[in-house]
Amino acid sequence: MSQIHDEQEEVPEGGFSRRDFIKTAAVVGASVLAVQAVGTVREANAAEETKKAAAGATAAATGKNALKLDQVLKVAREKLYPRCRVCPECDGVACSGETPGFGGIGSGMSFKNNYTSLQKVQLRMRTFHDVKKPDTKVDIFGYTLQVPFTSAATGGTTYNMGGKMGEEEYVEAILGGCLQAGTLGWVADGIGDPMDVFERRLKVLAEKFKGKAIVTIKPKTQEEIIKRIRMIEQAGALAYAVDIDSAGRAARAVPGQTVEPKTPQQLRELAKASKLPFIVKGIMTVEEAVLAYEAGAAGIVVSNHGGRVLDHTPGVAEVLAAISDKVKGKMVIFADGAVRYGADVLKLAALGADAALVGRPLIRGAHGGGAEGVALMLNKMKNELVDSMVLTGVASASKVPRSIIA
Ligand SMILES: Cc1cc2nc3c(=O)[nH]c(=O)nc-3n(C[C@H](O)[C@H](O)[C@H](O)COP(=O)(O)O)c2cc1C
Repeated sequence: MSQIHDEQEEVPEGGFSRRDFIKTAAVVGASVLAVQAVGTVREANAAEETKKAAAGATAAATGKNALKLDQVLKVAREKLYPRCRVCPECDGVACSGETPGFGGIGSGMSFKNNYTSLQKVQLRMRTFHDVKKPDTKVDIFGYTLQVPFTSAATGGTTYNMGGKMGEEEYVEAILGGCLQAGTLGWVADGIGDPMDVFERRLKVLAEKFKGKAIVTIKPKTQEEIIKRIRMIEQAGALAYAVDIDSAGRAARAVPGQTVEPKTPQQLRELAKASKLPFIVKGIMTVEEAVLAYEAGAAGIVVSNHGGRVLDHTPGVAEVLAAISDKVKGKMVIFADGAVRYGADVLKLAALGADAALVGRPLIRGAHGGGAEGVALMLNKMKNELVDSMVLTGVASASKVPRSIIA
């Protein structure tokens, strides 16, 4: 028997790997839905479904009808396919390599590593204590969040999400849903977004939400970043961030859309550029967390950008504890990457995060039910978090001991 033949015999039954199976199943499932929704009837139905989903989401958020989550996900699937297949588990398998889109870059390993690394963190169940009503509140930059998680910064409604929502409508859904759920949203800055898209997002933030959000800026030239920091101040935002991990396209940046890695001196300049807290998003090593702190950052996001920028990075849950051990208490530590359940938030908190960011699930919430859909997702996670805190004996989300990890 040849070597090749031996290897072929290793392939699971039917010649399909698990990944192939899931990808195909997700495509077939979504295609059936897409076919069902063809034509003008589809548009009318989708609008009607969104309305129903939003109404359902409101009911669910108030505890009246928890089943409406299905409705929101159904509408999200119709609107987001093929960019997102709304898989039962959002683990980066079916969409691997789909950037732009929802996937992780290249092999998709960095996204999948976020998911699997969080799965590997296991919780020690403890029930002999008096924690019945845990406190989920945390204070971030003097602002009290009712839950230790916020939205992540996500943008590109056309090239990433398929164009069923406009950028302003999307920002309104994300920020509105976050505020309904007692937390904050982040405003994104896409790599190819012209200035007017950035301006329009800030207009929504200023006029509809009195600036209550954190705004990200791509790692453009210093001059371009500082110009945007002034606009963010004008909008009354709470903090500004640079997603430094978007610097990968430095070598092939097109004029006007330059992104670049930053030296510690340049980071210092950005931190000093405003009185608002400065956050560096995209830290994956202890050394860079320390450098960000020394440069004057008020916070970091431990993140690999949802696995979308560099193939084969570790998962966030693998690197977070070491980073937190070095800088906890000196600056705010956010962390993101495959946070899907309340228990995931608790795990990241035990590893040292002050708050988690939630990306892909809220894009689905926004498309499936607007602000109410986003709030529905967040409230579901809150309920799961509360249950997890009770079952691990954690009284406060601001003091989650590492010892709850098995
Ligand atoms: C469709 C999409 C668009 C994104 N756009 C941005 C962006 O413009 N700026 C940014 O800093 N991060 C962006 N991110 C990364 C998120 O902020 C976050 O790091 C990541 O989504 C977290 O992982 P999760 O989606 O698995 O929860 C984007 C992620 C996705 C999925």
